[in-house]
Amino acid sequence: MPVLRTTALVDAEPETVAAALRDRRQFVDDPAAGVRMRAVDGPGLLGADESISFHVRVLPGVWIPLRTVLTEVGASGFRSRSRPGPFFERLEHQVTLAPTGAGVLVTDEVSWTTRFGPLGRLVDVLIGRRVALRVLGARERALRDRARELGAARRVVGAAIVRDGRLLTQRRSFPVEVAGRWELPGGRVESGETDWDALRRECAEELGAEVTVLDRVGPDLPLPGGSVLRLYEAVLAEGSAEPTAVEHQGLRWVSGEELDGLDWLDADRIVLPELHALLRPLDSEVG
Ligand SMILES: Nc1nc2c([nH]c(=O)n2[C@H]2C[C@H](O)[C@@H](COP(=O)(O)OP(=O)(O)OP(=O)(O)O)O2)c(=O)[nH]1
Repeated sequence: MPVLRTTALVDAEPETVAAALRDRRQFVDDPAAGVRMRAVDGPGLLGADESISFHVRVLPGVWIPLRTVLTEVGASGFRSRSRPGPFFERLEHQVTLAPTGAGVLVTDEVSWTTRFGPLGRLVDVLIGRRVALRVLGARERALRDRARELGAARRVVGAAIVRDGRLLTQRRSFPVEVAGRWELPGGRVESGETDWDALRRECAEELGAEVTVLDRVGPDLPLPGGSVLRLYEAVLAEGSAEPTAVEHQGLRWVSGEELDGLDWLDADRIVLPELHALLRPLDSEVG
């Protein structure tokens, strides 16, 4: 069974590379490289069970279609499996992200089995591997470009404030297109502010509360207008006032069971697995 492994170092934060990897906008046409990838339509990042369609040029003028489904998605990469095609019996792809001091090491591993016995294997040696390398090269360029764009984008920050196993959520009151939908406290990072400054300011303005900001949560989340939403775990600071809805229609502390049932803004829906993980008691994660 042929296996191909390539590595690349991408100079961006791990959460930004994780976002670029799953970003539907990364799946651009690159006809010059003989690759056309298209993620099924929808907002933001791809999640588990979603699919990507490819057309890959195997010989001059000869393109073959491939459809691949993401079987696992997480902070450290994803796995996908392609539907059997005219040439492949099985095709699997695993991408692993590993932060290093010099950027994020992206390792791609593709393994496949061909049809047509020895003839298929010969064609594979002559053509298949070169095609696979070309596809991975195109993906790597797209990943770098998108990671650079996302890293430079205007930022919105959101706070996942957890208390007693519940997450603080807010119901937007404006603009009309999103009024009534749920989000996390936060807002735009103003120039000269750090993410932490912006989160503390937004929580004071929106909730009348003081928060302590902790670790990042989930990948960066591209928003329709070109900015990026970055989430952080947070707790109410000691002595803080009880949060109230200053600008929103209402607040709710939701349990893990209630989380999926809220009408979340689209971007937030992508990180529901990570939000669930924050609400799980620590001891259930051990072992
Ligand atoms: N605060 C927040 N904004 C979110 C979330 N999810 C999401 O898509 N957004 C989007 C909605 C908006 O397009 C943008 C942030 O807008 P905002 O209205 O909260 O920001 P802001 O307080 O700085 O608002 P403004 O000054 O532009 O009026 O991010 C979320 O969970 N929290």
